[in-house]
Amino acid sequence: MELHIRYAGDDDPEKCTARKLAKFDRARLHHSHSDTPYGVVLNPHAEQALSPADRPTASDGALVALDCSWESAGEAQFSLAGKHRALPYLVAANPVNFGRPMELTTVEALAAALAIFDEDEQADAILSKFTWGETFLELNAEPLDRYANCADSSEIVAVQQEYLDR
Ligand SMILES: C[S@@+](CC[C@H](N)C(=O)[O-])C[C@H]1O[C@@H](n2cnc3c(N)ncnc32)[C@H](O)[C@@H]1O
Repeated sequence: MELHIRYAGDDDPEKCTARKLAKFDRARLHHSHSDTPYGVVLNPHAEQALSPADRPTASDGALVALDCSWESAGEAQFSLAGKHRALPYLVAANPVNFGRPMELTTVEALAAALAIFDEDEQADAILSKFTWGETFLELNAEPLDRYANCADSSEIVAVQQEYLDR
């Protein structure tokens, strides 16, 4: 699946997961909203949760993330063309936000979406570039497997509620 990242460039370049993905040719960076292709946009402010039903097809685009600092990741920043979706409950494995729910790095967010779309090989491949990448899949193995077996967003929200209630 094609991975595209709108790259704002306002975060620490040393820790930026988007730059590393681009360096290894795993994703394409775009320096403006207008250059970023239409797609399924991973947006934590979106009203609808991502589900397997959102899987992009060859004709309706790519998987898109916005790489910016969390300080600047307000709703207005996400004015990208596409279907906006929030990821359901998952926890971060990166050293900055380890164990915290929902605030994932760009590579974690893309890998989670790929796993929900049953693209496990590609999810493994992009995370393999990070020392903590495998830990992300281990920490979230059960929810990712359950989300991948949901039919639509309402089923995802029901499964997510079980984790939120714990
Ligand atoms: C705010 S940036 C931070 C990136 C960080 N600087 C890095 O190096 O990876 C993370 C991006 O991943 C996606 N993302 C993270 N958590 C998400 C969530 N819970 N739902 C949807 N998208 C999410 C969004 O595209 C978000 O803008």
